[in-house]
Amino acid sequence: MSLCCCCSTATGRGVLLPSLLLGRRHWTGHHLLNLRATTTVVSSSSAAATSSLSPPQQRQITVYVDTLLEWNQRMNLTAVTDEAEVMARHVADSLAMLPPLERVYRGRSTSAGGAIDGVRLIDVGSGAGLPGWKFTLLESMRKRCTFLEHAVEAMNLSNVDVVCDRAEKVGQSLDFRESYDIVAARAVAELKVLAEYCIPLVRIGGLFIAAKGHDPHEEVRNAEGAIKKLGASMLELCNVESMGPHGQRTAVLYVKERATPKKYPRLPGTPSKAPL
Ligand SMILES: C[S@@+](CC[C@H](N)C(=O)[O-])C[C@H]1O[C@@H](n2cnc3c(N)ncnc32)[C@H](O)[C@@H]1O
Repeated sequence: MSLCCCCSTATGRGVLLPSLLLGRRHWTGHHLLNLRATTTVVSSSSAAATSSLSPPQQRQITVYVDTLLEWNQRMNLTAVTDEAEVMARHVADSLAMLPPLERVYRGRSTSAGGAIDGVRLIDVGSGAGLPGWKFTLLESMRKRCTFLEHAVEAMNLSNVDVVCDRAEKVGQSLDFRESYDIVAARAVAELKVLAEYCIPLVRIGGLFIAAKGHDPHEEVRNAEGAIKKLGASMLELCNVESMGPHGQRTAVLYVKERATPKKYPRLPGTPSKAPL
């Protein structure tokens, strides 16, 4: 296990915004590395987190946050009800995970000199769409899927699918199993449970990234057995500086080395009741 301390999302550095907010068909080096904002359309308290984004991307964030807050009055999507707090707690936290993911994915990708165009990513337990990285949003609650579908349409995104189902079921479907380059999840379950939701979906050689808090070391240790059984191994624990109120967060990155045994994921509910 190595610890990386070079993944700060300092203002002015290029970042990849979650695809739900971006509406891009593919990630490209240009858009990953050369995004620079010239105007500020988000509230000043959140400006730092999004200052490296283009004006259209910032507008998409605004649409997303407006839609989230409006729908949140009718359904329980997030406990956060203030625009500046949504930006700080959710958007900034999600953005913070992107530099290490980009760096590690590029470093491991051998095709096209590390190009990540057309990469397939699934976000497990999308909730209200955070972090919403490319391109399949998997969420088990119908009402949250209805919100996600609406937000995707409101933001005019053509590259995001919403799948309303449980990860345990999707992980056993041939349409999804071992077919994603990257599987991402934030605030869904403890790591050893999350691993059973996510690793079956990763193609061999692909990545699993879990967005965790400032000190996930014990959780990471407790998940070691599960990770091995599922066919993956740890790549990095990467500290990231979020501009949200919690400050430093951790991106936990794994690579899938072998096919996941067919018995995983187990039936819906079993991973959380009897973690590996
Ligand atoms: C606390 S929310 C986090 C949402 C979002 N990722 C975020 O960071 O704000 C966790 C979401 O995961 C979903 N979820 C939990 N277990 C799941 C499973 N087994 N399959 C699919 N979605 C699941 C829940 O319905 C919930 O919307």
